[in-house]
Amino acid sequence: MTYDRFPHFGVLLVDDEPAFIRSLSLALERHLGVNHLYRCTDSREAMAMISKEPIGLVLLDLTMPHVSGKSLLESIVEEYPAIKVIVISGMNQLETAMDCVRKGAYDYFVKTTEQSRMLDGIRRAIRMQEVNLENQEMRRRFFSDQLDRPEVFAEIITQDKGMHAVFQYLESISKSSQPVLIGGESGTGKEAIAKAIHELSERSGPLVSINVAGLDDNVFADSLFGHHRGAFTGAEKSRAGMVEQAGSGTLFLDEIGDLSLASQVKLLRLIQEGEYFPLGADRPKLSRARIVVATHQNLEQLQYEGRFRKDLYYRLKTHQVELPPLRNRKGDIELLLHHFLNEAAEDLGKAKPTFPKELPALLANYGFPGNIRELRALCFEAVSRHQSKVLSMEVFRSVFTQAGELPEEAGTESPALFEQLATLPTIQEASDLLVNEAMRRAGGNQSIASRLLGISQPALSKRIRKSNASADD
Ligand SMILES: Nc1ncnc2c1ncn2[C@@H]1O[C@H](COP(=O)(O)OP(=O)(O)OP(=O)(O)O)[C@@H](O)[C@H]1O
Repeated sequence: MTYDRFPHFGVLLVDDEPAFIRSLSLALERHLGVNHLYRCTDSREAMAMISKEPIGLVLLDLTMPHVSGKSLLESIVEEYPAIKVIVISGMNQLETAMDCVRKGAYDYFVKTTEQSRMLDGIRRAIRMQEVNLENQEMRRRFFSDQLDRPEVFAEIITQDKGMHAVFQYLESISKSSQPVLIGGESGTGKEAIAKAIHELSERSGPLVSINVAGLDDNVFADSLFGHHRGAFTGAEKSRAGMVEQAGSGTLFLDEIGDLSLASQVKLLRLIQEGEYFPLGADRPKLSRARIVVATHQNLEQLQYEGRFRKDLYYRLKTHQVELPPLRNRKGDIELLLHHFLNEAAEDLGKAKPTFPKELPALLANYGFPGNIRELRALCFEAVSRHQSKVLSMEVFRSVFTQAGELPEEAGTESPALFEQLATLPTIQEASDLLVNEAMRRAGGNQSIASRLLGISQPALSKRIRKSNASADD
């Protein structure tokens, strides 16, 4: 099965004039990249074709021998309400058009309409239909917990519900031609998700990636769109850009929040029209690549500040996922520890070390600003330094210190801790509060709580006993 067909549902052209079907097919192919076409010149066969083929959109003539367009329209709307129908007729009568729309047609064009207007309408209908089918797919998946293609996500280690929901969503939009925006802090796995999106799409072209941060507009245009010979001084040969290299595959633009405003205009055109101009070209080229972008920045905020185009932002966020930071998926820490220690041991040719059982809980108290990349780096560093069977804790020590000083979500200076309090707690009360909080974070494990507090386990135990005794008095 090939997925290089666009759109992923079929477009059926029904008209008794073969010449009109030929010229419309050509325009659809050339200007919209539509190549998933079915043609029918005998209206008696149209319903049978619809029942056999995966049709999502019908472009329908009205005046035809045998079965009229109006009666076909009625049958399609009744039997296949999910299919969109655009009537393309020779009749330039408002009343006929109104009647078709009342009967359920999505749009109506007169054959003499300017071609670009008709193509814009067809493009709109394709987009709408894509969104409708994706919504249906999402509803279907909502009630199932299963992934259709778990192997695609095999390298993304997680048991987090939020990540699982992201995977399900990505499966439901896998065949869409619309862009995907991946958000999330640095190191949360955005690039790994872009690879999964590409794999899920089953497109035959490659995944071509570029980091657009810091590219000036000329370099951006040249990298993406390529140039013709002689387009600028030094352009001795024509060179294909990344859009062309991606072919029917995926173009992944990382750090999209850093794209200059001038380049944003060019990207918008590429997404909206599916067209681009190589430097020095006087005719646009058609792009078939799906666009996936990622950023650790808040695009909505950038858009308010005038640093990101609103129209581009809205086009990009047609499909959007936000990867949770590691501190919000603490259940993954132990899994990732095992995974990265294995990977590091294999890479460095060492035996996989075991780690103290309290290590995951201790790490769970750290904010991980560098997210999974940071945890991975810590594991590699620890394995490269370790000698004996049990992993050396030396590498993690700085993290524990910070975890103690900067409990998650914090980052506040100590005075802010007390700002809300009209009267300060006594030393004893503050100590009890700290002990309780440390025990809560350590899941009741005194040995972990004592490390969080920077005291020995017997000392903590003594404090707990003392606190309990005074509470009993
Ligand atoms: N869930 C995961 N399981 C295993 N490895 C992961 C996971 N998430 C991320 N990684 C690894 O962590 C590292 C960072 O991931 P990645 O480059 O995808 O992050 P990113 O969000 O794109 O970061 P940046 O915003 O800095 O580009 C990579 O080595 C990646 O393979």
